[in-house]
Formats: sequence, structure tokens, C-alpha cells
Amino acid sequence: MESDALTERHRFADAERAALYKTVFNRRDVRGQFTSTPVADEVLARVLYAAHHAPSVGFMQPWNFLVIRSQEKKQQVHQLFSKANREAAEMFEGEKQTAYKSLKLEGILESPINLCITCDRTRTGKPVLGRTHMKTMDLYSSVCAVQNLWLAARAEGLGVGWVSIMHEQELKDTLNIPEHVVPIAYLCIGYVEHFKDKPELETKGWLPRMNLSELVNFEQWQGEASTSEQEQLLETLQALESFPTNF
Ligand SMILES: Cc1cc2c(cc1C)N(C[C@H](O)[C@H](O)[C@H](O)COP(=O)(O)O)c1[nH]c(=O)[nH]c(=O)c1N2
Repeated sequence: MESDALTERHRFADAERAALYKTVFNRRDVRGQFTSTPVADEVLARVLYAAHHAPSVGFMQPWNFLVIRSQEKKQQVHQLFSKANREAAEMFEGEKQTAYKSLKLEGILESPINLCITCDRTRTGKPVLGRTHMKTMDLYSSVCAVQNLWLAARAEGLGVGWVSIMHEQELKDTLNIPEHVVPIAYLCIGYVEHFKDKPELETKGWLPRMNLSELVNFEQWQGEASTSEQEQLLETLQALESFPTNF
């Protein structure tokens, strides 16, 4: 087959590709703009189904999805957050601490749905294809499920916020999660007043977005471009970063 034909053959139609990139670039971590509008089961089912189709090492599918709607349970988790957040603030100093304290870092009580995505480290027994040597691959698989859900939720108009400021064991105790299961992500989910254009940590000056072209190396860690082919990729990346609408 002609190589030109191959590059086109499996590509999505332009509008479909645009929708995918739109989802990627418009996904945000939401903490503050949740509304109490209920999420229909059909919508929640779709985003969970998208999560369940994430890649997983050895097709292990190590995830479970704990759907939390009770205000009482949310209150308990919120208390874990509040305690850990006070501890966290003390880890920063001076202006950084002031900035930290001004950030809203969760939407546990305001979001209609809280969701804990877990990783069962014993699922499918031993050995697991692809996890024979790198044992953390099951954890990363559950993270893939989180990202699938996050993107699907954005396409559905749902905001998602990840809350990780709590002691893992306290969260496990609160949700009755057994020893061999790891809570990977505690997510706040719901419809939102608006989505922000950029990460809040960027607009509030916590950290800037890095230049992708400075993060791409060749042949080895921090290997620099030495051929014109490598230079060309860096220039292409820089051009894309200057005009990110070229999708
Ligand atoms: C593993 C992990 C854990 C957390 C987060 C993310 C991830 C990937 N983020 C959200 C994070 O701050 C956010 O993704 C970045 O600031 C980039 O913003 P957007 O997600 O692009 O809007 C996050 N945000 C927050 O307000 N409280 C939190 O505890 C966490 N924890």
C-alpha cells in the first residue's frame, strides 16, 4: 500500500479529531465551580464505561469504582482533607504558604458525586503479564482509567477534581478499603458553572506550563538534538506551542 494512503487510512475524520483534541485541551481540574445539578445515571454509566476501557497491564483491569453520594460520607472524607490540608500548608514557607492557603483544592461537599477509583494489587493472581518485573504497572493502569473518565466527563460537560491531600490509610479506613487495594484517585464530579481556560495553578502564578520542546530529548536522558531530523521535530513543537490552535 502507498504510504500516503496508510497515513490517511485509519485517521479519524477532521471533526472527530478536532473533538478529541478539544476534549484534551479543555479538560480541567475543577474545585470551585460545582453546581448541585444531579448527574443522570446514563451519563455516569457512560463515563464509568469509558474508564473501564482504559489500558491495563496484562489486561488486569485492577480498578474498582466507589460511587459516593451520601453527604455523611463526604463529610467524613472532607474532614480527612481539612486535617491534611492544614499539615500541607505548614510544608510551604513564606509567600508560598500564603499562596497555598488561598487556593481551593477540593470540591468534596459541593459536587453531587464523589468517586474513588482503586487498584486491587492482587487481581488476576500472579504472575501478571507485563508486571513480572515492574511491579507498579497495576497502579499506572488504574491511573489510565482515571484519565479516560476525566476526558469522557469533560466531553459530557462534567467537571472533575482530583483530591489527594489526605492520608491514604485514613481514606482506606473511611471507605472500608481492604489492605491489598490502593485508593488511586478521589474525584469530585458534577456539572459546573464554567470551565476555566487554563489550570488554576497557572493563572494564580503557582507554576507556569513548561515548554514541551525543552522536555523532549533524543536517544537518552537529556540527549540533545544532533541531527537535522531531531532539530526539525523541536522546531515543529515550538511552532505548535506558538500557535496551539493548529489542530
Ligand atoms: C495525581 C494528581 C493529584 C492531584 C491533582 C492532579 C493529579 C494528576 N490535582 C489537579 C492538579 O492540580 C491539576 O491537574 C493541575 O494543576 C493542572 O490543571 P488542569 O488539570 O489542567 O486543570 C489536584 N488538585 C487539587 O486542587 N487538589 C489535589 O489534591 C490535587 N491532586
